[in-house]
Amino acid sequence: THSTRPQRLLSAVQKNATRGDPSSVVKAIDQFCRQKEWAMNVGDEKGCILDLVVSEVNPTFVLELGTYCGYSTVRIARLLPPHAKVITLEFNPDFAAIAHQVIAWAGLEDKVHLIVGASGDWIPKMKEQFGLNSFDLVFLDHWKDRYLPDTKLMEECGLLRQGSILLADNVICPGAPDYLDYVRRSSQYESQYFKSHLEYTKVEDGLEKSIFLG
Ligand SMILES: Cc1cc(-c2n[nH]c(CCNC(=O)c3cc(-c4ccc(F)cc4)cc(O)c3O)n2)ccn1
Ligand SMILES: [Mg+2]
Repeated sequence: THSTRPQRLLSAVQKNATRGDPSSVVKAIDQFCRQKEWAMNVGDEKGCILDLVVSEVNPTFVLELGTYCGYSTVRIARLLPPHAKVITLEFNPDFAAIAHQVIAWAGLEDKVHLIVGASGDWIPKMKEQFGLNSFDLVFLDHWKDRYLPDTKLMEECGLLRQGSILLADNVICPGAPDYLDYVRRSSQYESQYFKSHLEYTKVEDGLEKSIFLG
């Protein structure tokens, strides 16, 4: 029976990381992806930029679109204050099953709510499901052609408040050109590009940070 790459990534975490130590989980995944198999985690280089933004925003409510194996979920949740929460959406149930175990190994299950489903279906249900008004930080890391429609959907659902931060991965590779154009042109956003590289490679990529001005 053949294992999947997410399963092999989880095994590497269980072998090399210390239970309850989120930084050792992050390190184990980056080591696996650099030395063994590439995987679509935000990675260590862009991950440091993510850490900076999370620390600066110090969010109470975070929405992550695109969990994959939970690498960025762990990166974000490890920096949050005690009662803060990350709600993370994963479309693929097999990825979600792995992410759940990675997040548990890091000891962060109390800060994370993992949902299996599509962003377009779940964004309209966020307020009623979680009793929240708005997100302080949204990390867009899901299907690249959903960045723009989902941003408009979050605006329509009143999930963004003055000062909410959108941080988008992969705006160059694979790319989200319509999203970039929108947040850079719109008078409702103040945007900034953080040049970096596609995880574990020398290919250019970057993160776009956009402040919703309301
Ligand atoms: C609709 C909806 C969708 C989701 C959802 N859940 N999980 C995801 C994962 C999406 N991520 C990517 O596809 C991705 C790809 C690359 C990549 C791949 C191949 C290359 F050659 C180069 C780069 C690199 C990355 O950094 C990525 O993030 N989406 C969740 C909810 N609702
Ligand atoms: Mg990504």
